[in-house]
Amino acid sequence: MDTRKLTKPSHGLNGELQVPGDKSISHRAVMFGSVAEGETRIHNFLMGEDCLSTIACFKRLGVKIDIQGDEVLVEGKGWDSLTEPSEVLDTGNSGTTTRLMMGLLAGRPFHSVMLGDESIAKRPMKRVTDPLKLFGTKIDGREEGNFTPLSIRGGSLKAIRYTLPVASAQVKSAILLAGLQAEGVTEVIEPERTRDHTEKMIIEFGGEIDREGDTIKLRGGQQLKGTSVYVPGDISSAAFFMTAAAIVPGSRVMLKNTGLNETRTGIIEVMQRMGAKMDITEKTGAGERIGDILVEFSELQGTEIGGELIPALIDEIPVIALLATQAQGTTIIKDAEELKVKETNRIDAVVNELKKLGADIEATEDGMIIKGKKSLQGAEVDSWGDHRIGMTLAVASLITESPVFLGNSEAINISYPDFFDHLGKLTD
Ligand SMILES: O=C(O)C1=C[C@@H](OP(=O)(O)O)[C@@H](O)[C@H](O)C1
Ligand SMILES: C=C(OP(=O)(O)O)C(=O)O
Repeated sequence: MDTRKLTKPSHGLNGELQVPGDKSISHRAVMFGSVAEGETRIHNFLMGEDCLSTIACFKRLGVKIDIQGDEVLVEGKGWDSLTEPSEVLDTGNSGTTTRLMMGLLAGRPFHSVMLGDESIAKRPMKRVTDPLKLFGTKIDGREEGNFTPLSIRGGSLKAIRYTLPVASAQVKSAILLAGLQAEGVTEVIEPERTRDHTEKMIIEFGGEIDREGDTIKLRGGQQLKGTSVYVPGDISSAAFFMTAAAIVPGSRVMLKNTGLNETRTGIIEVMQRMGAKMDITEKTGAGERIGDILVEFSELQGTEIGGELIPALIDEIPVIALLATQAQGTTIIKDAEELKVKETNRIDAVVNELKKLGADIEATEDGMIIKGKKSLQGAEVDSWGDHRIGMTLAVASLITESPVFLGNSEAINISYPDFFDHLGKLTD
């Protein structure tokens, strides 16, 4: 357990930075590469602990995967690349690894057991086990399939038509990964749009998938082909430096080659609405949208965030709460009850820790209410073992008069092992 002393820099943040590869895309590239035919080379892969858990699980399933610098080489041999593991699959702290792998293993004709850390053990899995049972797979876990350890005996699947009861890309992706192996056409109805990296990657790997309105259709029995994947910078990681630049006087930061997939850019919309000085330059290329984001220190106004925007910024809400402490007026975040089932209860974690720094912030049933602008002061705070809470508090320390002591700061390695080095480059 590491406690870090964090002090305010003497001037604003300045310079250019390329944040590490997108976590959602890195996970998916390993998964699709593992079940495709032929070699997949992944460029700018995120070497964070969550994505390394995904690699370790697929190695345990018999796939040859090599890490070469910031590239990963996956030697897929089609769906049969995966073989019955003799050991438990350890999904660490990663919800994405656990839930997407459940969908993949649902169609494989063998038995496997999945177990993660203490945080994963508290996260709901019934949202995935329920639809997978409808496909005809045998899947179970603690409390009627709701919690790890999970046991799966995959089988011959029959396509399903399913309306997502929660706006979750992980649930949608698990269903699509099972659907690829099922007999017939699987349909997923998505009432609220969630990140679509799985759909995009199915196409990149030579598969077919259609979308009509809110319905996604996918034919089973498709064979995918290995390919080369370039992973854009993670906008969810960039969000910490976007916020830092907007709240630390004198800052001007350019975040190069960041993913701009429109199912992920809710933070840009919110920051622009709050009055942040920003400039986005999109680049052309294949696959995912990508570009440079320039952010400067700005006077900010409070805003209301809810409804269909929530899935497009769900992981950025902790740092948006910090941003709101530096905006004039009231910011209301609602419709975000999903925050309660992330690595921690992120409503409780953000409200408790930012209060210690002097923020005017209150929890509500489905979000929080923040009143600004408030000057923050140093205190002893804790990440709660949650990477996004840890980075939010580290960004807060850039504007506190006295030092912040951040407990459990190592949680940041889950998604951004170079976070403090990168912060140092912009503040030196
Ligand atoms: O599909 C993904 O890669 C993710 C989806 C989101 O979770 P939910 O699907 O639970 O909303 C997000 O919070 C998570 O960090 C990554
Ligand atoms: C919720 C997150 O990830 P996961 O669900 O994969 O643990 C996150 O990275 O904020």
